[in-house]
Amino acid sequence: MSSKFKWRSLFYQSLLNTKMEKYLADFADKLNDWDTCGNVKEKTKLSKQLASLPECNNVQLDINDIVSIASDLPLSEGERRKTISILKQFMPWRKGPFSFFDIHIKTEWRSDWKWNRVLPHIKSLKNKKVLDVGCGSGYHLFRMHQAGALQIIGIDPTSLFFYQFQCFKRYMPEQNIHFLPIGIEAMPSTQYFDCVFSMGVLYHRPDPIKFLKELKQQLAPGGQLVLETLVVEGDKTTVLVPNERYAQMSNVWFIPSVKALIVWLEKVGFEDCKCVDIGFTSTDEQQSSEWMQNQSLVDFLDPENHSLTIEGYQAPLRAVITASVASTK
Ligand SMILES: Nc1ncnc2c1ncn2[C@@H]1O[C@H](C[S@+](CC[C@H]([NH3+])C(=O)[O-])CC(=O)[O-])[C@@H](O)[C@H]1O
Repeated sequence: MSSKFKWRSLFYQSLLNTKMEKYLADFADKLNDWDTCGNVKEKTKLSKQLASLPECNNVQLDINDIVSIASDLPLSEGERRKTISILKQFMPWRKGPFSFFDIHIKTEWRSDWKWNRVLPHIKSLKNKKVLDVGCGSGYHLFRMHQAGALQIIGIDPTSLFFYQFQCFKRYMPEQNIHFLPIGIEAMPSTQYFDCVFSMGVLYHRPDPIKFLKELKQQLAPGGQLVLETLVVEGDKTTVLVPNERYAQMSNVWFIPSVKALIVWLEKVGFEDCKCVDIGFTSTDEQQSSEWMQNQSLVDFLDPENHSLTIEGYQAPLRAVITASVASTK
C-alpha cells in the first residue's frame, strides 16, 4: 500500500466507463474546493494522523455486525497503544461498531441494529449501484458492500466522519466503496443509482421537500429510496416543528408523522411508499462510550419519564420508509 492515500484518484477511476464519467470534472471541482474550505487546520491535523496509522500488509476485511479489519501479524503492545491514541484523535466515534486490528471501537450508536431493521425490507443490493446520503462514518457503506452492492458512494459534509471512514478504507483501496465529503446539494442530478439511502438526515434539513427532490434526482428509473428518519405519532396533518432544540439537538427542523411523510413523498413523485419499520430508540442503541464521551440519549430524555425528551416532546421514534421512482416503459 502506498503511504500517500489516493482516495480521490481511486474515486475518479471508479467512474471511468460508467454513466457517471461525465460528472468527473464536476466532482473534481467540488473536491478541490473542499481542500480549502472549512477548518483546514483540523483537516491537515487529521490527515497527518491518518498517515501515521500502522502500515500492514495482507489486511483482511471482515464485515458483520462489527466491521473489522485484521492482519495475520498482530500489533505489538507498543504499536497497539500508539494506534489507540491515534484513533482517539478521530473522536467522537458515533456510528459503528468497528474493530481495528483487534482494537474494539465501541461507538455511540449500534448502527448494526439500524441496518438489521432496514435490510430485510429492501430490494436486493446484489450488483447494485448505491448512494448513501449522510453516511456518517461510512459504517453502512461497508454493510452495503457485504450485501453485494457493486458500486457504493457515501456523501457527508462532516470532515471528521470522512477521516473516520478513511482509517478503514486506506487498507482496502481496491474496494469500490467511496466517501465524498460533500452534501447532497453539491451532487449533480445523476439519475444513476439503483438504491439511494438516507438515514438520519431528513430532520436536519431546513427544507425537507427540497431534500426529497434531491434524493429523487439521484435515482435511476425504477430505483428504490430507503429513508430512515425521526417521526412523531399522528395523522397526515401532524408535523412537529421543535422550538430551538429536540432531544438537545439544535439542528432539527421538521419531524412529520409517517402519514404526513408519505404525503410529502407522493407530492414529489415517489410511488409505492411504505413504512416497513417503526420503533422508539432505546438507550442501549445510543449511549456514550470510551470512544464518544459526550452526553447521549439518556441525558436527552426527561429523567422522570423516558417517553418524553428533556424539552417535553415525544421521545425519539424512528421509521424506515421505502419508496420507488417510476420505471420508464
Ligand atoms: N446536506 C447534507 N447532505 C448529506 N449529509 C448531510 C447533510 N447535512 C447533514 N448531513 C449528515 O447527516 C448525518 C446525520 S447522522 C446519520 C448517519 C447515518 N446515516 C446513520 O443513519 O447512522 C444522524 C444523527 O446523528 O442525527 C451526519 O453525518 C451529517 O453530517
